Amino acid sequence: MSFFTKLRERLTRSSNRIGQGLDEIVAEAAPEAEAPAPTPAAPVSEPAAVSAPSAAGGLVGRLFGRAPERAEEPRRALDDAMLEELEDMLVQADLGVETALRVSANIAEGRMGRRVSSTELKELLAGEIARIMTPVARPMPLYPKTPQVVLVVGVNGSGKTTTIGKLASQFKAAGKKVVIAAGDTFRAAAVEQLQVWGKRADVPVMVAAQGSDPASLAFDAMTRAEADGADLLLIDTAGRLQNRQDLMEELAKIVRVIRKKDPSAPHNTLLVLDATTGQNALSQVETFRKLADVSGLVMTKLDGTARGGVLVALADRFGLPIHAIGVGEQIDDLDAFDANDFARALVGL
Ligand SMILES: Nc1nc2c(ncn2[C@@H]2O[C@H](COP(=O)(O)OP(=O)(O)OP(=O)(O)O)[C@@H](O)[C@H]2O)c(=O)[nH]1
Repeated sequence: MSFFTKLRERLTRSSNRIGQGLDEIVAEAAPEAEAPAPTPAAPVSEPAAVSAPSAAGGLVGRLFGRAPERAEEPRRALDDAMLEELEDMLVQADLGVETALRVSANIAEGRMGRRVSSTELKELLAGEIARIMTPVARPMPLYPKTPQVVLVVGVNGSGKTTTIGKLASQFKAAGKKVVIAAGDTFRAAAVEQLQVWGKRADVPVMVAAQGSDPASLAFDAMTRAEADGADLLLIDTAGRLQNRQDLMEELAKIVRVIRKKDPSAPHNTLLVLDATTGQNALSQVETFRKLADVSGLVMTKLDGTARGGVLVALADRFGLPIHAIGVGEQIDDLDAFDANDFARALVGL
């Protein structure tokens, strides 16, 4: 199954909200607007089949080579009321107020009074979303310098461990030599989970005694990655936001220590965000940008939520590269982010 097919299938909770939302907005006023002008009674002598509207796709339609009969899509004239409904629906779909307003205004520009169908609206919306997201759709850059150090940050439960596991196995499959460091040394469960992923991906996982210093583990992992001639070192980190000062110091110390070995490290700092948190993802970006030098985003759990629109808000607000998205728990449920595919899947096209 292509990732786009998977994306479209798994994004249905979000795309239902948006796609059905558009259908409903158009349908709401459509019957009235669509009501045909009263047809004058046909003279009895005239052959009824020709003047009856249903004949167009029937015998006459076939005779004149028209397309097979297909119900005409409902349309609604774009007015202020409809625009407001569109804005509300996009806010509900987690695009955030600012983005929802701008996207709606762009769709309406030059189209007020025009009668639009839901499919046209979906195409227009997908176009607007793709326009916002194209500049940020960038795969994680790979550098010639090895080991390339990738620090992975994010709140607990956002999907860091799973993302590291998926990335490790995908890079491994692409011929890269990978080492993982289980830097959240406080959480035994997180370490165990990384070990499971490491086994699955056949990638070594460096661990340390519970509660030991993550920076010292990072240093050892760096030494191991260098000795092994690894291409990539993926470092998991703690995500306890309850004590930001501690977390900031912990992350800063990890960075300081690995810079002793390579002043240009870390080469990437990936922030992993959980789509099910909706608008909360925006404040997580703000927080983690203060804690670490975030270079790119990965959004997980787009499969389990109707709040996938938040990725549009993130792209619009921060302009940070979106490297990958997760749509499930399996190894191949993570893929590079493609703006057009995402936009079309999100609106249900
Ligand atoms: N449905 C779905 N579940 C996911 C996805 N990514 C991760 N998960 C699940 O989310 C849960 C949390 O993921 P973890 O990778 O453990 O998250 P973490 O940030 O490492 O969290 P801690 O281990 O608590 O620090 C796990 O049950 C994962 O299987 C995804 O894209 N889709």
